[in-house]
Amino acid sequence: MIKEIKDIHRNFETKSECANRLHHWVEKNRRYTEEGTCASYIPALRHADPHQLGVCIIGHDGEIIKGGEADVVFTMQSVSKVISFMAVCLTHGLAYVLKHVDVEPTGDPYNSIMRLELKKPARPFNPMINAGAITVASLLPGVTKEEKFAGLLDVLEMLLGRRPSVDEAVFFSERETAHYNFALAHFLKAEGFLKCGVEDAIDIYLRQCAIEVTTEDLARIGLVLACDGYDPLCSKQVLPSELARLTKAVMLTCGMYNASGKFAAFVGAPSKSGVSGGIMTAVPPRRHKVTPFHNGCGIGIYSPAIDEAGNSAAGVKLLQHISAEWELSVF
Ligand SMILES: NC(=O)CC[C@H](N)C(=O)O
Repeated sequence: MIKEIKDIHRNFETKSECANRLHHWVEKNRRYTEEGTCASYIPALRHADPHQLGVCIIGHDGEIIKGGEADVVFTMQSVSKVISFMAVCLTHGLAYVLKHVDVEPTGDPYNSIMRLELKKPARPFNPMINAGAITVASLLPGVTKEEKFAGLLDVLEMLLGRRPSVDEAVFFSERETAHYNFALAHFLKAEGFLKCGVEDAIDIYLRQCAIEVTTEDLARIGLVLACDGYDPLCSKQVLPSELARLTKAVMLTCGMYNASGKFAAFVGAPSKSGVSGGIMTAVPPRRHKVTPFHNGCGIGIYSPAIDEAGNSAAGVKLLQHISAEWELSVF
């Protein structure tokens, strides 16, 4: 009986009720910001406000709700790996890309070099870890680093309807301290996986990490992926559906690094995080459920205090909460 009443209630949850609930959940989960710290190895990220937590959800019909500090501008960091992966697949086709990077989870930290040496050939395990993303950056269309970066921005522009800017301060600040990334790039170059010079590959990769977005931008991209490459907001298929589906599989298995298993178990939606505290989530439609956003939605999260795996501490908790309440898990 109680369940039935709950179900009826859900069916009639209005947009403002959803927004109120979201606001409440943000405030409830804000305490988890205490369980993380802002990434300090990129000096410019150290100055973020660790107590911030913002979320934006965009549904299939374009309904949009926000909670907390949803309009803060932050850098994409590793969320950009999803875009560069799709850009190289669009350019070269999947078969060629798979020769350079696999789609297998590692269970290792995102910047680990270990497996490149353990397995021959040293093909990076997936495009969501740094080794894979640096390789992917080198595969972007064009010859010069400027052309390659423009190739990535083209895809982002197609998804967002605008060409995003780069936070030059974050880019230069990370470049100063990018020793692990340079080490990875040199190793990959020696093994024949980089399709451009080491300096250029790092330049492109770090520049893509410094692209500026808001939670709304991440929610928009998440929504397109949720709809298998169809953008319901402009009624257009912007990505091939096979590519969108494959990308979601890679996000689900590798997108939260060595916390991807737990994330799949407790949130259950394809997502990609970045060390600036962003998370982009694609929630596919539910066939037999009438819950808010049962037609699918994109979710963008921002909360800069990150946990040991490099994922937004409160962001993961908030997603877990939303997923449980509105049954967003794909499983
Ligand atoms: N997990 C991340 O967001 C890592 C991105 C960061 N720019 C790095 O390469 O270290």
